[in-house]
Amino acid sequence: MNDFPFAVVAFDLDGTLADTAPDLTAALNHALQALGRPPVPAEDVRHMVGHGARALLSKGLAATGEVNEELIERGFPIFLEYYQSHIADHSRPFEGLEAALDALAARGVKLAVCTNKLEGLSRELIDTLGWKDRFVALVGGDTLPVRKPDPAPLFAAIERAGGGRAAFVGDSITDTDTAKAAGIPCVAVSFGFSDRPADQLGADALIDHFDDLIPALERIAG
Ligand SMILES: O=C(O)COP(=O)(O)O
Ligand SMILES: [Mg+2]
Repeated sequence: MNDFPFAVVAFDLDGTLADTAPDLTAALNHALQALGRPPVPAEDVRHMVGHGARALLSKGLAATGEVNEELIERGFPIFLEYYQSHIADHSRPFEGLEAALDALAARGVKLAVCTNKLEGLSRELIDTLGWKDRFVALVGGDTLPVRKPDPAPLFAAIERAGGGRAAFVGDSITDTDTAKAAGIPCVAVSFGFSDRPADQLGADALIDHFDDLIPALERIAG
């Protein structure tokens, strides 16, 4: 029986469930190097994630010189091939995440992922981190014709997780915009990959650690 105010909790992936910045940085810098560009520091990459892999490459190119479609077309497969084979070399769950997911699952909550990462890469990352059985639904950046901040992927993730009252947990303005467009309450994490201070994301609650997730969800449920 579900004694929790939400039937479904959906999560963003990069910067919310896992700190994927080291592997994304390595893959981006591998592609940049192949295009004759200098590397970008990991700290900068943390502010470039959240709009999908092509956007990441485009931002990496912009940080190191000119950007055009031809460079993105050339670099994208190089990025993907490298990232796919190093998907979780250094990517790790954020502290307290797994305990929080266990606690939600124990209360009958269905867990979903709604990310702008390509669905195939997301699945691979989730499997490699040993989370296959934790999430009943996954909607990636290429699952539907539109992606976050369009609300459709979030609606789809919730629906595929069984539907009902839902909340979303994310780390970037893309996530809070998505939740607002969907009319779904949103928790932001302060330890993710935001391009602005987390208290400026406009979330219904802000957490600094996953130990605070369940109390935050209970609070925003009213
Ligand atoms: O930019 C990406 O690749 C995806 O990022 P997200 O999981 O934060 O949506
Ligand atoms: Mg994110």
